[in-house]
Amino acid sequence: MEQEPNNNGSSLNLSCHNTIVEIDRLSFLYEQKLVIDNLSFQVLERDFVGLIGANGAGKSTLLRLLVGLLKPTEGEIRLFGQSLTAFKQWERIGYVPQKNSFNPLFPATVREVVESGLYGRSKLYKRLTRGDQRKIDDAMDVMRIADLASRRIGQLSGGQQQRAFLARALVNNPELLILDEPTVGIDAETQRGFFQLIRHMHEHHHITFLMVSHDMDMMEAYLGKEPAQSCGKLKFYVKHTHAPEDCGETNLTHSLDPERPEFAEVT
Ligand SMILES: Nc1ncnc2c1ncn2[C@@H]1O[C@H](COP(=O)(O)OP(=O)(O)OP(=O)(O)O)[C@@H](O)[C@H]1O
Repeated sequence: MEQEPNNNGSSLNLSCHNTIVEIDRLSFLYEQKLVIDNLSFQVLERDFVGLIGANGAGKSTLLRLLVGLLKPTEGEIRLFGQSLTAFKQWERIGYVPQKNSFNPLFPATVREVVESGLYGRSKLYKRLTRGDQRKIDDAMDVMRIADLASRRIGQLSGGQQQRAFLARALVNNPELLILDEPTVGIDAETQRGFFQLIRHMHEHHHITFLMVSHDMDMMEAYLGKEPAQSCGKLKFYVKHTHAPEDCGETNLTHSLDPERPEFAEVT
């Protein structure tokens, strides 16, 4: 499939920022069904990429390919400069999949769900250090779920569960957050607060975002009306945080510490 020309240079790294995700001539078939067709795309450090497309366009499939849950039929994916097949630094990436509905009898508490984000893919449960406890507290504070810490995850509302899964994705202080429709099931007011928060995390911290959303209003307001690139029914809206001429800037922080003064602005 022919790709539309890129009008903002996102497939050409003209910036001093590193390429965090590199998708090179990627195709994917589910059995005989072609879902991703010859996609090439790059996400640079500190980009905010909004991925839009009709139901069934392949958005979730693309995210699942990026986090190694599916294998490309053709083409290559590189994360932080490393081929996905060799990539092991999963703590650098926070991923929140689309559906996280829990059986109400599932025994884990909110705190345990957030804590499980620390183990990455090792599945090795380790003794938590004080630093680990602090990371868990910070992630729960940021998502405003500290008061739910000892509740069973399966007994929370959909929106509360979603916030717990976001806290789980944040617990390692990731450089890249991959979110698949993170505000589904969240009420309008909490949604606005959430967008404010991720916008703040994007603008004031080093976090790079790749987010699927059907919320065109939010996407257009933050990322502009024109997609940077299209491939089939997938449309990529991109906001670069800094212009290449600002590359000398070094005063950004990469911390989710909610006690930092800038977090006070996010209500
Ligand atoms: N496990 C699967 N086996 C076979 N086909 C699948 C599987 N998962 C998804 N598909 C198909 O692949 C296509 C892309 O699905 P995907 O979930 O990536 O779409 P999407 O863009 O995320 O859609 P939505 O906006 O509805 O979440 C759809 O036609 C879907 O039916």
